[in-house]
Amino acid sequence: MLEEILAGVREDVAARQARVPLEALRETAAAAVPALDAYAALRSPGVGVIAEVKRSSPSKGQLAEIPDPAELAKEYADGGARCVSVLTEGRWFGGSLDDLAAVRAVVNVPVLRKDFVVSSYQVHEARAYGADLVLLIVAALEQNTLVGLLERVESLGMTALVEVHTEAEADRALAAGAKVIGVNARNLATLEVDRSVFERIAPGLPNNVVKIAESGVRGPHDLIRYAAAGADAVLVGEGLVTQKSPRDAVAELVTAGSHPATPRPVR
Ligand SMILES: O=C(O)c1ccccc1NCC(=O)[C@H](O)[C@H](O)COP(=O)(O)O
Repeated sequence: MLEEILAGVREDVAARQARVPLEALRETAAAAVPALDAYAALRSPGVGVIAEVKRSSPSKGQLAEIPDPAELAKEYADGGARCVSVLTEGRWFGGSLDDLAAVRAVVNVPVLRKDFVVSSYQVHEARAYGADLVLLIVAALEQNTLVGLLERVESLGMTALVEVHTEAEADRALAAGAKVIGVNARNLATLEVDRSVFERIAPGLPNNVVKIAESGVRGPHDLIRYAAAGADAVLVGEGLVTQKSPRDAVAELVTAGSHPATPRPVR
């Protein structure tokens, strides 16, 4: 599945780059409002919620129409989301860079560009469209490319969220210098979700690394389970966009994340 997504992404990036050359994009990125400190936001007390704007997915098809991503992002922020994640991949997830810009314009919390980043062009795009955080998926990148992209993200003042699914990928993320690591419960090859993957990998990560539990959060019980394994934050898509009130759904998770009985991350 991942290979199929990446093939489409490469085609789409090449088409965008043919329309807007890197030099022009660099200038737009340099003129953007500076990125917010997502690392600091993600390390604030309690287990945070990264709320995702997710229209559809390869595993579930269409999840929600989301005609106005800015309106949804405002609901997320009102509900107490620590960050907003915007899926910008178009073919499988129905997202776009316009969604990212629309969300950036209305929220004051850090915004994540969630995509399949394979080239530094996409990192400049992320900054030009207002992202503070950029997802880098270890399984999609050779080590040299991962290191180069991580450096590029940081050189533009943003934070890299480096995604892993195995211990070996976690070792590669650490070797690359990742300060924020997301453990995705979803295997991007098979699409199977296994929450125990976070419980296996997260305890082996150093205390100064921010640990994000990605995928499979359907309610407070899942957040509490991830918290017990050391999560600083959870990244939630389907469990929010399919709710009648995404604001209330975020607020319920935020309440669970700040409850005194919920385990705290070790720092
Ligand atoms: O969601 C998918 O089906 C998917 C398939 C292939 C690659 C990535 C995919 N999802 C991206 C994500 O990691 C999730 O959107 C994110 O972690 C939120 O997951 P969930 O709360 O389970 O919607």
